Amino acid sequence: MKYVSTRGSAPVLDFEGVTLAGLASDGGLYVPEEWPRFAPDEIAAMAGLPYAELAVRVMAPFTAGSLTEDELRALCEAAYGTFAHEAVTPLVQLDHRHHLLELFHGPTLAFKDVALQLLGRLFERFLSQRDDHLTIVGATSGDTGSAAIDAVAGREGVDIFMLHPRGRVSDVQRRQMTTVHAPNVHNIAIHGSFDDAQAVVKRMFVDPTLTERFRIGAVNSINWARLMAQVVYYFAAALQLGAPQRQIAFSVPTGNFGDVFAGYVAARMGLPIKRLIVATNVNDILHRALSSGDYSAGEVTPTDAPSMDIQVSSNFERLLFDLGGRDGAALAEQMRGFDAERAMQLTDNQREGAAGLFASVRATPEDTAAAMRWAAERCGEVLDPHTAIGLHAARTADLDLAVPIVTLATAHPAKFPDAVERAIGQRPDLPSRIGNLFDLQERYDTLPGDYDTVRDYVAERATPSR
Ligand SMILES: Cc1ncc(COP(=O)(O)O)c(C=O)c1O
Ligand SMILES: N[C@@H](CCOP(=O)(O)O)C(=O)O
Repeated sequence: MKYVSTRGSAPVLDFEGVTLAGLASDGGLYVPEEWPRFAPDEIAAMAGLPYAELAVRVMAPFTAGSLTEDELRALCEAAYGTFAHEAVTPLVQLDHRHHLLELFHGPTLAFKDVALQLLGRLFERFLSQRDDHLTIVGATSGDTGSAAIDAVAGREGVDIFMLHPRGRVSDVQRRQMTTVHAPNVHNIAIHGSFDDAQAVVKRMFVDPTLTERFRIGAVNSINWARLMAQVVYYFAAALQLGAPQRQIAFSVPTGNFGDVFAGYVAARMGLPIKRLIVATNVNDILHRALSSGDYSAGEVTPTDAPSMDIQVSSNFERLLFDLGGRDGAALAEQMRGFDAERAMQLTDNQREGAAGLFASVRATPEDTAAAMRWAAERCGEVLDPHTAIGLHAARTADLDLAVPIVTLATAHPAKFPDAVERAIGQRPDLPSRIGNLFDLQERYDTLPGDYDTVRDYVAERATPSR
């Protein structure tokens, strides 16, 4: 499979190339040159497969030319062998219509593990073939950071520099990152929001003072391999609920638009998805964009769902590219406008294209707490606040009643014990496999959010490319 940049001028790369590149050199994001498509009988034949084998079937078209199916299978079996549940992403029924897809059974208790356990292994494989070194720079609002660190800590040929917004992630999330003391792990708390951290990280990919000395890599969902691995669980859930004969809707708690874009990819590949519900908190740029075409970033408001406290959603660019006729030059112009103004209007094509598949709902803190109470009192399920935003959206979206809705349960409630306790009066315990994070010493540096300081910090500590 070949990959092109959404901004049209970066080199076309193969799967190995995009995995190691992260962001494209023109500042765009890589997408497959075309969407592979499964016929209904090919989808039906995937029913009942173990998760790792399903992953091979779904991802093989994307990795073709860079990995054989047997190589991909070995990586998937190792990655999904780290999960604490045999089903990897089990589906739980809430009522006659609503289901939860539990994506938090990996090592760090959030959906990020599904992709990052694979991505860590892909890095190791491709780098050892090339005998090269990768300097990973990443930004996190709480979950990507710990999942990425778990995936690469102590691995040969990789350093990771992870930026989190100081004071704006939960204590559990921060400790999951900062108590890992492997020499290749560098945690940085920056003053500012996740958006500030993400802007610094994206700039590093197009800064020749770094790219000429270091091979800069990404673990955020700007890396195509992240999204590719997330497509698989849409297939897993839909197959269990009767796909390809039956249509399914998904409600996706959304921040950087990565997880829900993976659902869009699943739909483009032939999975019968009736609706993708984009669920936001009060940081609602995506809800405004989808409901009125207004994509303008306001200030970030800290909430009880900190991982979704995002106002600039990287992967929205991938959707706009696909819906706008894949015109890289036009999209580059549109994104330049957004970078200058922090605001833009969607074109008619983009709005109409999105309306066919997407719906959106904005949840207030009260809506979120009410969804947590409903799940606890009526269904016996303790939800984290991000999942609760998804469930609120699923229960209030205007959809055909015959269509089952799967809400993506993106994090374990124990990552946000204070918010859960405030909502339902019950404090969730961390699973014992996590150990007691609160007994371990934390290690991280605090930096201002300005680009030059962070760049110099990375340049002084990173290992040059060979
Ligand atoms: C728990 C949780 N839910 C939802 C999201 C939003 O996912 P995305 O950024 O892919 O839209 C995140 C962060 O990405 C998260 O950590
Ligand atoms: N919510 C994320 C933010 C980064 O998103 P990503 O999917 O692009 O890595 C987090 O928890 O770090």
